[in-house]
Amino acid sequence: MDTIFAQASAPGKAGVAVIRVSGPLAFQAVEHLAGDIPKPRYAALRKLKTPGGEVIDEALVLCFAENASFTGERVVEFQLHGSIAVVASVMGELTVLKGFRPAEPGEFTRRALENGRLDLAQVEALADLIDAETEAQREQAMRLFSGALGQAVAVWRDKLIHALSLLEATLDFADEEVPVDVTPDVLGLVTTVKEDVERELRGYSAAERIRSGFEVAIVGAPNVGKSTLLNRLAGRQAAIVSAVAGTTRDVIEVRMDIKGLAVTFLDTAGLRETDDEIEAIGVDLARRRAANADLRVFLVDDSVATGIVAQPDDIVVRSKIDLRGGEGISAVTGEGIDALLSRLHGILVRRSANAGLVTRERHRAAMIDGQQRLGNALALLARGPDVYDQVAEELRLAVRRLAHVMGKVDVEDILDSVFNRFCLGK
Ligand SMILES: Nc1nc2c(c(=O)[nH]1)N(C=O)[C@@H](CNc1ccc(C(=O)N[C@@H](CCC(=O)O)C(=O)O)cc1)CN2
Ligand SMILES: Nc1nc2c(ncn2[C@@H]2O[C@H](COP(=O)(O)OP(=O)(O)OP(=O)(O)O)[C@@H](O)[C@H]2O)c(=O)[nH]1
Ligand SMILES: [Mg+2]
Repeated sequence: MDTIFAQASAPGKAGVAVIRVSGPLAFQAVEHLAGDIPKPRYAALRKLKTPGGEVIDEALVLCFAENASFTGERVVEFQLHGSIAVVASVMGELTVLKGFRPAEPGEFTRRALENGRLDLAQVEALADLIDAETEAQREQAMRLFSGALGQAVAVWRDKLIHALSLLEATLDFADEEVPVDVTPDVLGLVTTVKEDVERELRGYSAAERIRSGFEVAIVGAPNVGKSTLLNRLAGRQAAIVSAVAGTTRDVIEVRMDIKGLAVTFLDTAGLRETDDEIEAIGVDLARRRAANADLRVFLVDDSVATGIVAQPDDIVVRSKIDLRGGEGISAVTGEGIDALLSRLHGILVRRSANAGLVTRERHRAAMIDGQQRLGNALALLARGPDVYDQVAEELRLAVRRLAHVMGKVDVEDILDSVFNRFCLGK
């Protein structure tokens, strides 16, 4: 196993830069550069020197013992002055050490996974946490990082293994008198798990929206002020505004944090019938993107937009109220914009409400598979003890598919606990 190293902090100039080293030889790095190995988990101030005795930097050094670190290996951190030259010099010293090499992207976390310190869902959650830009994304990632999905899967697994053990007992007694009918207990266990899995699956689309952001399309007739509204929301000139109808042709996207939710606003071409070939392409694109968005804000003045149907929750709002008075917004004065955002936020929060633990297509695919196996098991169970062996097989497959969510594919491990749990002395 190589000892790996990388800059853990963002590249470039900074207050402090962190270089992390992990692997069996990690402590050699600190001995080589700092002259001794400070006590693990205590920050120590050290002068880091080249083999020739030249001082590279005065740094804080932090050592972690094997089995008591993020990766599970020996880890050393050098907390340096955040200078490009200092970082380059320390990296250079590490590169020449035998048994050391630069880490691949994600390799520290990969070692944490391989050493059983994180499961696959936690690794994904960690990636989401690092990508999180809004409060809802951070909360969702932290919930998963705490291992909540793994715990849920473990509970399901235990129940299914319990159901399996009941079936196995009956199968093992096949030639003798079966003491009790296990069908009601098995039915209860499998039904509970199936319902739990289904509930988690229902939260997928909300969780995925929180993770990738909601899309909100601004639509309406030409010249109603869509681009002006987008620029107002973005706080910058993201789109061209002009008094000429038909200015916007491409879809302009602006990503924003709306009170903790990630939202991408789409400014679109004004909807109308047109002979202008390029504008027509823009109108077509606008219709398609608007139809696929999570929500549409219809801006209306006196003109009527053609060709797009409002869906439930869509917002219709009057524009240019500085000219026309009444309810609505003015993208020029800013009136009504906060109210519009609050309304939008309320709708998206409601749609986020049932977000659960299933945040990725990978989880979803494994769980749908597992849930189908459970459905098969229930259908077979209704046919009685003659097909208990087939019920058991479906349950085993369900357990295996659910375990995939955590990145565990070891079937032996599952079968072992099936057989250990229910010892019949046979
Ligand atoms: N400087 C620094 N800050 C950091 C990290 C890091 O690696 N270095 N982290 C990472 O990227 C996160 C913290 N995560 C960590 C997770 C586990 C252990 C660790 O040593 N675990 C041991 C001991 C646990 C204990 O004493 O309570 C263990 O789990 O056995 C350290 C950091 C965020 N901040
Ligand atoms: N007084 C006033 N003028 C506005 C307002 N919003 C937009 N306008 C003006 O209306 C004209 C059209 O604005 P745009 O934002 O380009 O309209 P659009 O809906 O994007 O138009 P297309 O891209 O052609 O579909 C410009 O002259 C804007 O300055 C508003 O709230 N008040
Ligand atoms: Mg426009």
